[in-house]
Amino acid sequence: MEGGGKVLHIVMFPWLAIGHLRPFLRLSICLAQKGHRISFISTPRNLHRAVKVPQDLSHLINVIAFPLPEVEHLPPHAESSMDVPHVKQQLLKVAFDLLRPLVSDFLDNVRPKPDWIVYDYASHWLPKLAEEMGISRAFFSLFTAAFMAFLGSPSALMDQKYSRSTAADFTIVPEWIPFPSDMAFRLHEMSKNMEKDADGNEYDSGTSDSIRFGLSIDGSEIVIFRSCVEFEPEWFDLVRQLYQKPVIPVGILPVEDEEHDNNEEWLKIKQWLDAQKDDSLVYVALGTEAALSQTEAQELALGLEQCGLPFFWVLNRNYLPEMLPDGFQDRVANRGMVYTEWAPQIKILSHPAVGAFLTHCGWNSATEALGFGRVLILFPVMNDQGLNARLLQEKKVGVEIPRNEKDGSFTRDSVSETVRLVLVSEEGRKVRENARKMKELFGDKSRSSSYVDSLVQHMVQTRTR
Ligand SMILES: C[C@@H]1O[C@H](OP(=O)(O)OP(=O)(O)OC[C@H]2O[C@@H](n3ccc(=O)[nH]c3=O)[C@H](O)[C@@H]2O)[C@H](O)[C@H](O)[C@H]1O
Repeated sequence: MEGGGKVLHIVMFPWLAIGHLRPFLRLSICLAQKGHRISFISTPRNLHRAVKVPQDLSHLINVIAFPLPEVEHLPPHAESSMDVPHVKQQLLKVAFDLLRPLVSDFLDNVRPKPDWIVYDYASHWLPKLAEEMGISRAFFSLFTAAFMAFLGSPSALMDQKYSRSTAADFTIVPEWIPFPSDMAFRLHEMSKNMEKDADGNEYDSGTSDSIRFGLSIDGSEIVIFRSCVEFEPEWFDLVRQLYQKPVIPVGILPVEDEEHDNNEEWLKIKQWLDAQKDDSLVYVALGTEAALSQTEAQELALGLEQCGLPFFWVLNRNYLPEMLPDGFQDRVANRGMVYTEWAPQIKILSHPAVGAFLTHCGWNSATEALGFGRVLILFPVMNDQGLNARLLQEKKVGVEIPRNEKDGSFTRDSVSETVRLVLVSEEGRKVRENARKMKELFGDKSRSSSYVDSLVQHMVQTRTR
């Protein structure tokens, strides 16, 4: 038992996105493996599709299902960002806030009494609630220290003086970054985050994201980061100054990917991958929230065709057959696979045929790829992805596909040239070598375990003071 024998009861309360549920589950598994008890709260469908508790830990990890209240304009049964178009994801936050009485009641009555609650950026109301009940609070940032440093201190996030209201505001490197940096969004990356629907509706989440981030950080006793200090030391130094409280990295939390272990889907994919040469293939996937327009999907397809290299493309978010150019799949049949179901991503990234990963730069995907030393072709779409791309390019483990600053448009030529540069060209050798080296950092399970040990030590010390 790490932490000197005390068994902690830790409540985990992630935001309603698959890209959040997964790292919260990975941290829960790591903590349970060290003997601590977990109560994992989410909605029924999210628990069913994204929270698989390992059999040998089911006595320590208890899942709590709270149905999501109905909210006007939110499609029925929507429970995660992958269930709704980007513009309606703000409505999920309105529904999420309505979970407050259920969460409060649970924290008040569950036994043994929780020692800690680990929460996400969207539940800005939680830290105050937990403090009143004498429960310790940890904000779990699934984002990089670079992204969180860009957002700024809690006071900057909550102070009108610093508020960023237009997309252009987000293209400026903040004054509190003390060293030379290009850490800022491109205009098109922010326009995606602020898009309106066909009728020009911009749905309101009730409370802005900057207030949610500000209150969540401010109300915490510690901030946990799903990142490695060794990867972004300058950004960890900066967030420590900005937050003036303990900032504890837990690394990337690599756990065995049990999904698809032997099911026939994976075996079919594996058979196709086995037929490719080692390091010859570009794996293309854009996470669970980013959706391409038909024009974008066609241009990306023609770029993959033009580059002449083998590829495995996961196109499962809002996929429609007409998103692909006429005759495309016949023309690339001998070297290209378009996969439209939920893909066993970690298994695919672990396969020796994969040489590079064309990614939207979602932090789970980026770190999973670096855990296998895969070089990155950076293709950010929304959320924090633009800043993840800046960081990954600055650390020379990937190269960004050139896009029009304003509207984000790109060409099949820019896709083809960047894929070839990163995967096969002499010029791309250094970036391939850098990415390969990251395997020691992002894929090192013992390093991750020692990160979690220091988190546990801190959590136990706080509760036994
Ligand atoms: C923190 C935040 O989570 C969000 O997640 P999103 O789903 O977009 O992408 P990932 O973070 O890669 O997360 C996606 C996760 O789903 C897995 N997966 C996805 C599709 C599939 O077919 N099969 C899979 O196994 C993948 O392996 C990864 O673990 C936002 O983007 C944000 O930018 C990111 O930083």
